[in-house]
Amino acid sequence: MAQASSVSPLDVLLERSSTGDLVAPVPQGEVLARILSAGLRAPDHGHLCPWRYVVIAGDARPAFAGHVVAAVARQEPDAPEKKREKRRRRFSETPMVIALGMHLRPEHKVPVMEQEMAVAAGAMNVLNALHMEGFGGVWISGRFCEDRSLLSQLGLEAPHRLAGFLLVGTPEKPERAHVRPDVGDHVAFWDGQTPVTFGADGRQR
Ligand SMILES: Cc1cc2nc3c(=O)[nH]c(=O)nc-3n(C[C@H](O)[C@H](O)[C@H](O)COP(=O)(O)O)c2cc1C
Repeated sequence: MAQASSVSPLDVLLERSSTGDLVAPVPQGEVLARILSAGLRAPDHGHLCPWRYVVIAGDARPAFAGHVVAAVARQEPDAPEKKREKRRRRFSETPMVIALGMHLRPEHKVPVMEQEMAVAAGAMNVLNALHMEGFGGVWISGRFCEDRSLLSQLGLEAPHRLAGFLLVGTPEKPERAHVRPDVGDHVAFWDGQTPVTFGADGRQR
C-alpha cells in the first residue's frame, strides 16, 4: 500500500521562498490557468475582481523588455546604464513574466487600498501555487511600474495601475531557505486589559 505523504500542505507553504534564478520550463496551458485561478481565489471586498494578469513569454519578451527600459529612462533619467541593462536582461531572459494589473475603481465605496490588497493577496496565491506545482518566482517592482506608457501596453489606462511583476520559471537551484523571522516576535495575544507589544518592534532593521 502506498505510504501517505508526511509532508502537509502547510509544510509546503512554509518551504516557499522567492527566487529570481529561473530557467525553463514555465507553466503552460491548463497548469498555468489553474495557477492563475488561485490568484482569483483571494479575498475581494465588494467582489470587484480587480485582478488583471498579463503573461509575457517566449518571443514577446525582448520587445517588452524594450518598453521596460524606456520606462526606466523616463522615470529615472539619472539611472546608470548598468541599471537599464540589468532590467533589459531580466525582462528578456526570465522565462516568463506576469504583470500584476490592478483594475481600480476609485468611485466605489470599497476603498482603493482594499482593492489593491485584493490584488496583492492574489499575487501571493499565485506565488504559492507556482511553488506547489514545482515552479518558482519572485515579485518585483520599481518606479518604472508607474509609467503610463508602459501601463498602456498592459491594458491599464488610468485609474488602473500595476502592483509589479512576477518573474516566473523553474528554480535553477533548490530554493534557498531564507532566514525567517521568529513568529513569536510578530504575534501577540491580547489579554483583555493591557495594550500588546511586539518583540519585533524592538528589533527594527
Ligand atoms: C510589492 C512588492 C514589491 C517587491 N519588489 C521587489 C523588487 O523590486 N526587487 C526585489 O529584489 N525584491 C522585491 N520584493 C521582495 C521579493 O519579492 C521577495 O519577497 C524577497 O526577495 C524575499 O523573498 P521571500 O519571498 O522568500 O521572503 C518585493 C515584494 C513585494 C511584496
